[in-house]
Amino acid sequence: MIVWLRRDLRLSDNRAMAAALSLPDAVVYPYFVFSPKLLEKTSPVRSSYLAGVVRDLDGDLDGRLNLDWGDPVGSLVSFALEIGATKVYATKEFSPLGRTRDEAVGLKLRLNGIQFLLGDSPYLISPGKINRQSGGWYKVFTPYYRAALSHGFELPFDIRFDPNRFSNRVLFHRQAEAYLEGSDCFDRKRFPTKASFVLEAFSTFVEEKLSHYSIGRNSPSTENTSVVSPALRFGVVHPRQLAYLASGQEGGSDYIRELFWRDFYAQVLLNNPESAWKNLNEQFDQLVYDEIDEATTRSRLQAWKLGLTGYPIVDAGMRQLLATGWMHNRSRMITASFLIKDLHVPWQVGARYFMEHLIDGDLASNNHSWQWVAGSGTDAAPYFRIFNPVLQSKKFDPNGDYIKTWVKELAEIPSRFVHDPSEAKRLGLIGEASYPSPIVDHALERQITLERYEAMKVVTASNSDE
Ligand SMILES: Cc1cc2nc3c(=O)[nH]c(=O)nc-3n(C[C@H](O)[C@H](O)[C@H](O)COP(=O)(O)OP(=O)(O)OC[C@H]3O[C@@H](n4cnc5c(N)ncnc54)[C@H](O)[C@@H]3O)c2cc1C
Repeated sequence: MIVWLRRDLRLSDNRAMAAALSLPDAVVYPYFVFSPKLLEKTSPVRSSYLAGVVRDLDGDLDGRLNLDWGDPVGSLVSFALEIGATKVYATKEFSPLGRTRDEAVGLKLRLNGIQFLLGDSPYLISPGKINRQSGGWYKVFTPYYRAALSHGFELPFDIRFDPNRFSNRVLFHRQAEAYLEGSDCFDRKRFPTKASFVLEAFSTFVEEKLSHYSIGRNSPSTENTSVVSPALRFGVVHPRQLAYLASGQEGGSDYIRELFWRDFYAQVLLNNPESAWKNLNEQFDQLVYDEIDEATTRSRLQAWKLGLTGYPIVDAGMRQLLATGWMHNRSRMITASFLIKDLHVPWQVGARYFMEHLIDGDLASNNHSWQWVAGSGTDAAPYFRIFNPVLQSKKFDPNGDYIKTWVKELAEIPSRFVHDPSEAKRLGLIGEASYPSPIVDHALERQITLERYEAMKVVTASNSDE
């Protein structure tokens, strides 16, 4: 039989593996297939991270991982037929693409007399399990979270499978081999790909940082978050393992709450797959954005992408993304708000750009976080919340350490000028041309956004009267 690994690239607390190995005299082949079509859509940093994860997983399996290359449906079925497998085990997928693929695989396997057995999920609680008592799914986080807590989640299995329990490798596709040999384009120390290193780093986080997580997590300069999102993205660790290590510790419940945001967005996407790229709240279809092909919008968008907006906190976030493939959560919120509400660009444009650059890019978390900022998604707060980039900067990066790390032009100026360098320019502390002037006036753009929201309400109201 086969264990087909996808977003569960680990040996510990892997329930698909456990199910396959539980059968008496089980001959189990672990299998991973690179899909070139999917790789094309994946950011270079994310696919490089994935290659590192697969390489380390193969190492943990003592070189027993069967590595394939091609369309997963055809490739997996051919492999199953070749080795005479009667069963294929896998962790259940919940993304629209994953579910469609699994339906096709399941059908083809069944046609060949092979069972396809799906179980568990990459989440604390599988999407779809928590529903409102009155029926239907949760569209707002807090009640979802309360229901999830009272439902509870399982403890992780306390075993790491011995690689000797798996059969020797019989397949190593030439292209997969070549792909694994490619060089890394991410920081391996910051984003470890080996499960034991991820868990070790997480234990250090629990020991040293968890107790001040609830406040520290908001500050991009203090590095007070777990930076475990890339590992979660590919299942190098399961969130159960993290929740287990965090629970009972000071700050643990705040941390677990954040893990539930990940679960929450996965269940929103499961229940409304179209919301990956469409407004969850259709009222927002009426909102007017600037014309994306218009020259001014295009050049502003380009400035946002490159971190040249003249708003230091925005630029720091965007440059951190370009340099590392990762961005702090607070900066993700500020940069997203700036694109949508200061530059009047639709959230989908920003979400796509993030997916092209994030090492942890995940459709549910990314696109629903973007919708959260846009106000068109699951946010229970008023949709007209608009982040002021200078105030956010003063509040969450008071000494400007984060800005100075990523915006080198401002590294030497006194911290009091760093949030708004115009005064430093006037005083000649930095040259006029060394750092861009703000590409827009926040106060003005905020007003425009508020007017457009107001108009949207009017249009919707008059439409609903018809
Ligand atoms: C515009 C925008 C886009 C985002 N895109 C992604 C994305 O593509 N992939 C992704 O994993 N997260 C995304 N997030 C959520 C969040 O920014 C990252 O999960 C977090 O910054 C990862 O860093 P960490 O592991 O140090 O987080 P920690 O604070 O240590 O949190 C631990 C884990 O909890 C989960 N988590 C925390 N906050 C959130 C959140 N707001 N939404 C969902 N899960 C959360 C993540 O899995 C995270 O790894 C996005 C947020 C915004 C505002």
